[in-house]
Amino acid sequence: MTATRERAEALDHAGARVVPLLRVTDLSVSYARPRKGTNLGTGAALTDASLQVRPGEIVGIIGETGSGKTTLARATVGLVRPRSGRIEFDGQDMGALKGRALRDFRRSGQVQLVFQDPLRSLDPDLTVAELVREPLDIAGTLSRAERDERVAESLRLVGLEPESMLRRRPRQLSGGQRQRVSLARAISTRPQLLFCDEPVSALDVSNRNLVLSLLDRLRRELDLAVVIIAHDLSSLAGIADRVAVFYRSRVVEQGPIQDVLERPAHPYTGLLTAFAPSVTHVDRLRPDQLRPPAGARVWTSPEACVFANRCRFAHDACATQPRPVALADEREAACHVAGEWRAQITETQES
Ligand SMILES: Nc1ncnc2c1ncn2[C@@H]1O[C@H](COP(=O)(O)OP(=O)(O)OP(=O)(O)O)[C@@H](O)[C@H]1O
Repeated sequence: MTATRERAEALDHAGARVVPLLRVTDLSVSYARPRKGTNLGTGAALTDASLQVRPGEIVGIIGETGSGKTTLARATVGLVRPRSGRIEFDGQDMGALKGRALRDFRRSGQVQLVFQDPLRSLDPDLTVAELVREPLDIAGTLSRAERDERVAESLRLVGLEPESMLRRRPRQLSGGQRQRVSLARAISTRPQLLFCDEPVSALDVSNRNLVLSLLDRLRRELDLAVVIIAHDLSSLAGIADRVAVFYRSRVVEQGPIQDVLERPAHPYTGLLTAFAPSVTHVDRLRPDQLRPPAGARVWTSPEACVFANRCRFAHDACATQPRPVALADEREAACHVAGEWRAQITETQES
């Protein structure tokens, strides 16, 4: 039985798909030479990260700069080799793909990346027609006429009129149009999974909302799973089904987005929601309730929890990095006080 068939047959009684399209387990990635200015001296870009993405689902990845978000996307498409851990895509162990098999997988365009800055990622010398057709030329599975048809169809799917777009070059497009061309290019191979790295950070507010609702429409129309990498929670709040929170190379919390926003289990997520009050209306937190007081203990051991120095609730147990633990269905957090710190805030308020 093919992996796709297995996936299709693994439906529960309610019709929900239970087998993930992407399953990342305990993934660690180190770059040979840390980048200049990096805050991670060891070069560890990702440490024991686990994450799943189901078909047709939108998963948000949030975290500050350098926390490993892009590295996860690059490892999934085979652009960087993990140090340890496992990546399975559509039932296939990606680590087992070597040489030609890996090249063929990448050429097939089943997983596509959309980069943050379309002006830099789109070749300025190519026309829109050439840009959108390029992944199809690389995949090499369609005839010339079918490719032309697919290019036009992909442009229409992202809300661009092919007739007026095909001959333009990136500099002749607005920022929003360039982002749509990047998306049309990425979906031209009809991928099963799309990684969008900061897809809206370079856009103004109205274009942001348009591109986000476009991603939502594409996932429904193409049954596409989408991973949206973002710096700010607000761009994920109305669109993602689930969210994974990264902090210094680790996944510190994940779960259904509404749940995570309303009841963050990790103090770092709490801090993120405190800085984005518009995304949660339940039990709103303030940054000062979460920050360590002046003179708080300084954690210097590399074994300590990565968040300890910014955490008001750090205590002796935090001398070791916690493993993620399941809190509820689909909900987990890597924090020694995951279930307790909120009560500490309430007690302080009441006393
Ligand atoms: N090619 C590379 N060579 C060396 N170090 C790298 C390389 N790419 C990323 N890093 C380092 O790996 C860590 C994780 O980087 P990554 O780009 O995955 O973070 P990110 O969360 O996507 O950041 P941003 O939000 O700024 O894009 C950082 O410390 C970064 O400096």
